[in-house]
Amino acid sequence: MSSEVEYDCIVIGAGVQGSFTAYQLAKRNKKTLLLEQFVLPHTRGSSHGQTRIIRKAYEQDFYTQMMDECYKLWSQLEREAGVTLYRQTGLLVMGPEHSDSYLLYKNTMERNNVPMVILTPENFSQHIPNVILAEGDGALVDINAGVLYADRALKTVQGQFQKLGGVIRDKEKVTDITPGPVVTVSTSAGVYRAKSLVITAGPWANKLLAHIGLQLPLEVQKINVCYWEEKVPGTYDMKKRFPCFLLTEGEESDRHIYGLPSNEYPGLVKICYHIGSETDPDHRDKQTDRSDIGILQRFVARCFPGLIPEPAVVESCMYTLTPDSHFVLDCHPAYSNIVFGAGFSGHGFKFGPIIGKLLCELSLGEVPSYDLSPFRIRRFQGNTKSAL
Ligand SMILES: Cc1cc2nc3c(=O)[nH]c(=O)nc-3n(C[C@H](O)[C@H](O)[C@H](O)COP(=O)(O)OP(=O)(O)OC[C@H]3O[C@@H](n4cnc5c(N)ncnc54)[C@H](O)[C@@H]3O)c2cc1C
Ligand SMILES: O=C(O)[C@@H]1CCCC=N1
Repeated sequence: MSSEVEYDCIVIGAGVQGSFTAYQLAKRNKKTLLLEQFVLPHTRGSSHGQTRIIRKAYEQDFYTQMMDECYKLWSQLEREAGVTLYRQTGLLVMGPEHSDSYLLYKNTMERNNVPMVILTPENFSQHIPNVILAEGDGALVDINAGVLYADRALKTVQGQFQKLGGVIRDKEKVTDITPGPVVTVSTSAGVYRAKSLVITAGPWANKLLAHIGLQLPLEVQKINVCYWEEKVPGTYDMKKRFPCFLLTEGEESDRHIYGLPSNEYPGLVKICYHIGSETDPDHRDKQTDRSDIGILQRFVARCFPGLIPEPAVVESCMYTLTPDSHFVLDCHPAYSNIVFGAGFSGHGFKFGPIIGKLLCELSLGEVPSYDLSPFRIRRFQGNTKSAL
């Protein structure tokens, strides 16, 4: 089917970033088309699943500062749609007390007045029962952190976009892009034109960018999403405000671990390893590496005595990593009306509302609300391949 309608903007990819971008454009009265290769909702990308962590605890000021407005945008969406998307649980940050990473978290939070509580080894178990703090580790709690209901959030933002007149076409894979003052996008089912284009294709970013002569230094990894059974149901429950947690970065392999309280599967706590195995997003299930699970089992046995150290459920999700783990938010170097958001490096969900706002601003040729220098492609220097 070929369409004669010319859109103000076409957004490719209805994950969290594309859906929020489309919603922001529609809020600005822009005639917007959101294209998605799979039937919605789907579980083949990076935005599916019931829960994600939201937090201000970061090593870098720029993320902590963006989260100020982001919390407000999440609650604005909750009010607009009349749904609950966020639940406060707090986030427990644990790491060697004198390590660079732990101190970066602590200092960034202090500098930015993020409400927090510092726990001592003496009072730790009083506040966080059933968790063993490792010898030499410091612990702090980002009080306002919590859980986002991810699947519900995606459905909500897509629904609000449609209420504003936005068009979603799922089961339409983009097969070609022709740049120009009016961009032409071909899909498995039609041809569409728009004044600007936003590419938010998650793990498929480089496959899409190849059509416009650009390749970014991105690595796609499959993550084993592991759930662990409570020995006594309710021990680590969200309803009891058991917090999300993360271990700060470090050299040791057993540090890249984070978790969320039991909620979506009653009696099961989600604890994952933040490093996966390289994969092709079209063949995700061929990647069967489970070496991370051994690391998680040892961690669970050591630090979570109330869990059975054997995963009860293992699901799959994908990360798209940049070399520095910072996002990519930029315009095409040769076509300023083509904008992309990519490389969310396993921590982009919470930023969805602000990413949507920034990509919307870039696609309208406006000065972005935040300094985008940490996210521009020029930081990769020789790493960006351009066929232009
Ligand atoms: C296990 C796991 C845990 C995570 N935990 C957290 C967390 O606690 N907190 C947090 O903030 N973040 C977290 N993240 C990261 C966060 O979920 C991602 O950063 C975010 O979902 C990325 O969204 P996206 O829109 O870029 O990608 P996606 O969700 O993958 O969306 C891209 C979309 O583009 C579509 N697409 C691709 N190619 C085409 C094409 N040719 N035509 C049409 N459509 C196309 C895809 O089908 C897909 O729907 C986690 C991620 C994982 C995997
Ligand atoms: O983004 C997040 O908060 C989580 C936890 C740390 C690792 C990745 N995702």
